Amino acid sequence: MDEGNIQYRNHIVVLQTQASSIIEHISRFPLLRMLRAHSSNGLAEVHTVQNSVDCQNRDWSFHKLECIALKRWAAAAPSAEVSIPNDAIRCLGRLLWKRKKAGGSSDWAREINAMQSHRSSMQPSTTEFHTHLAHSIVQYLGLSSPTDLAEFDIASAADLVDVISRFTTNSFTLTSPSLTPLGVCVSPAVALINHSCDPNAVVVFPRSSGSVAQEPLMQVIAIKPISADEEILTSYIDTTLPKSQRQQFLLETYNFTCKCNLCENEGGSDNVDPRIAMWCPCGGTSPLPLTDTDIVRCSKCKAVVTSTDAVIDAARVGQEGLDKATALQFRDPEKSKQLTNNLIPILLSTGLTPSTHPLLGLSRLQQSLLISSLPSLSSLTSSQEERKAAQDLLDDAIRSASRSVSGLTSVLHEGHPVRGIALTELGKLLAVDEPSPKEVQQPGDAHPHFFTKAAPFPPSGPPRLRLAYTTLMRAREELLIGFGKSNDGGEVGKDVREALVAIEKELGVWKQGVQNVIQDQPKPEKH
Ligand SMILES: C[S@@+](CC[C@H](N)C(=O)[O-])C[C@H]1O[C@@H](n2cnc3c(N)ncnc32)[C@H](O)[C@@H]1O
Repeated sequence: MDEGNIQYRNHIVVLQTQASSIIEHISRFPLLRMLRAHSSNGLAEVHTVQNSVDCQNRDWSFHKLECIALKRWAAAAPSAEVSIPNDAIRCLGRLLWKRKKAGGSSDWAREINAMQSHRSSMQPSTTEFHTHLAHSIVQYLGLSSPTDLAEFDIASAADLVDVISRFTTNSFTLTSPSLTPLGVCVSPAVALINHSCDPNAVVVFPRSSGSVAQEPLMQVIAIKPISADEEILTSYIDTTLPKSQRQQFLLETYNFTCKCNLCENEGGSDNVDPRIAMWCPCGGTSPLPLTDTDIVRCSKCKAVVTSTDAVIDAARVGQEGLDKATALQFRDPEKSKQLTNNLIPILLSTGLTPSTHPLLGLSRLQQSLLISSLPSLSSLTSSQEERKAAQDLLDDAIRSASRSVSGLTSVLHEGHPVRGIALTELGKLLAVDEPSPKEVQQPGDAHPHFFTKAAPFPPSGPPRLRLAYTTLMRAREELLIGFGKSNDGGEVGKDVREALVAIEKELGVWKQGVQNVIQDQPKPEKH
């Protein structure tokens, strides 16, 4: 199977329909953007709508139960911040109502019960989390005693823990076609796939909402060639993280120690993992010296890294800052942005490469916060100062996006959907009309290594648009792999194709304009 081809297509079947393959799903924006599901021609699909009465009607048997449970939860909530239950509680609620309706011996229940549970071998931290989830679900369903669970065909606390463990071990993040998390879903068929930190396939939802035919479907897509006898492997976690964090997360949530190639070969003698790398003055890289006792050397010149304490401090401060900035990103975006703005220069000056954690995480967060704070061009007045400030913000966002692209391309395989989306964001930022184009350019500090190092970054005028074009061309190639060739690279792939056509036209107009100017120049006199 070639990369970019669909290995397995799971039609998302919903609560009310056939039991052969199942998706339970829940939206993260319960009051504004409700995710519903419906069936068409035996295939069921999920789509995003706003306040759709039709949708509410189709989902009514579960919606009415959910509506009562949400109100009950909100009434008992100690503060407004926790007045909506999290995705896991809401999805578990739907799973249990479905279990009650379908019956414990139905095909639907058999498929769910066949999913792996880790009830008897959980980590202590997981047991604590599951106990908390069990209490929450009992409260959400409005049950007064554990015996009330019998109506859901759950005979004991152990049965409930099984349901919860199956859910946490086998659920997927439901995303938009541009990878924005929307909620959580369960598919027993796709959940059969095991994990690798260097996967050969990905789970994506390449289509967007809109017409029924264009609704999102969960798809498993090969991002590398896979031979007939090779196991299909996806990643359950963020593989840009270093091994220690990946292993901790996999153990706590999925109860296993990963022995994939990436985990087994990390830190081989001449093999610097780009997730934990720092520059050597010779241009080579060395691993981060993450403990006092480590002696680390540059893989190229073999020089010993001496700035151990400074690096350990910077990595620690960077991690704490990333955790804090992530927690604040929606509640206080300005403060979150300020944190990323303060920390990134510290980590860069310590010598961390753009792919190194936590610099890569901070760059990605900073990029999304900068993009959210960009003013729309139409809202700008003709004030020079205002336009200059908007230009600076846009250029900062481009530098941040290019640092993210540079980091992501070092750690993720070509065609990984996250790479395709990151290149798209960078290309689109470069294609935005400049509010105040620069006449004289200053050398930039953070150009990605695949652009010419000596050139100012970001460029202005036609070179900027040409760079937008080449970046979007590259994005499209990667989107065709990560979101599937037969999907035309998904919604984002189609969008990029249209953007490329528009830029081609604009560049053509520019070229024609320059030719006209040249033709209008007085010809040099012949002697
Ligand atoms: C989504 S399920 C995958 C399907 C599961 N292996 C089965 O047979 O039902 C996730 C669970 O599979 C196991 N698993 C997945 N990938 C693994 C790996 N690379 N090494 C060891 N166990 C793995 C773990 O127990 C994990 O909690």
